[in-house]
Amino acid sequence: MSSKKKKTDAEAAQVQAAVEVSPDLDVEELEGVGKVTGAKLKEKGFYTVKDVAFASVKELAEIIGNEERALQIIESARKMLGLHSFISALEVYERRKKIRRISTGVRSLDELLGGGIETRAVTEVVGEFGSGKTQLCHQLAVMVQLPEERGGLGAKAIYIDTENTFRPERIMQMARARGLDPDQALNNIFYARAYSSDHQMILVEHAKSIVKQHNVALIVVDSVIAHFRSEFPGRENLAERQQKLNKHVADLLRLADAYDVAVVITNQVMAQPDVFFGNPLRPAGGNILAHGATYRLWLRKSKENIRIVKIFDSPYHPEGEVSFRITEEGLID
Ligand SMILES: Nc1ncnc2c1ncn2[C@@H]1O[C@H](COP(=O)(O)OP(=O)(O)OP(=O)(O)O)[C@@H](O)[C@H]1O
Repeated sequence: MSSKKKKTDAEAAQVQAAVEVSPDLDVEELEGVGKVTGAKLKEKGFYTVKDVAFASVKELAEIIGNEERALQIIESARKMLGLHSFISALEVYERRKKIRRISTGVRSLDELLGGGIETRAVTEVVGEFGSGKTQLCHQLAVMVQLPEERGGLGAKAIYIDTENTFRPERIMQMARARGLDPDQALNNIFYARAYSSDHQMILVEHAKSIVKQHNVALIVVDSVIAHFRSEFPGRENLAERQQKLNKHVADLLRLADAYDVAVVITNQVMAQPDVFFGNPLRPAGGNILAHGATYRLWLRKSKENIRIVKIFDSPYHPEGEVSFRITEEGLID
């Protein structure tokens, strides 16, 4: 083998190793960052390699007082995470083949989704009051626990509840209907109530350590936007709200991708003067959530207990809609 070939293989191995480095690695692990610089960075909120990799030279230079060194540190963080490297389209395909799916429990919806809710993706569930967003989240927290042959992943769920709408009794009801032990089903869900947008973001950081230690394949944030809307009201706060929300959804997406979990977020709708996809309502959070989320499911009430669900903003799925019913047993065809 020529030395050139050997070098290419070695480089490839290096890139591979870089991609597998955890983005949560302490900032002091970076080349050129000792204890003193590390402490300065942490004081300003740059705790991990990921934080530095996405920082601007300007903000880092203000902390460490040297623009050239700031650039070097950012470059080394990006290199460590493999952010500089291109991958082949074949690898993209191989990565997509590793995506796992959680059945929604509604056959027609699973078919529309190509098998169910995907891991390594953020699925946004949007809909008006009472359209069934929380019911779908509850059902997924049960479905993920089922064995693979029954549409689940034999795994646990994390549930971040921002509006106090989580109902363990409903989980028990749905678990019983799917043949699971209701107490065990509850035991397999890590629950946290988020009291503010900051708390919600901190909980996502905590969620990482749970995901690392336990067999978690689903993270629910219901509703993702409620605190952001109440804390940043009006047009004058819109930019700040969107910026913060954008970071939150980006954190969720990185978590989904890095740990092979499905993230499901719910979003409210608001009235708008013009018509959005034939609907006088549009999702709160607008395009930021649309671009941050990988897929968007829109739920609508039909008559009685019937709900219509439509997929859009998906690069992979054909647009289409199906209906399901909400019953005592949960969501069914
Ligand atoms: N045990 C049950 N049996 C039958 N239907 C139920 C049951 N529990 C809830 N539902 C149905 O689900 C609806 C509530 O749906 P859900 O709470 O998921 O709405 P949502 O979209 O999350 O609304 P919001 O935006 O207000 O949180 C109820 O109106 C009812 O129709």
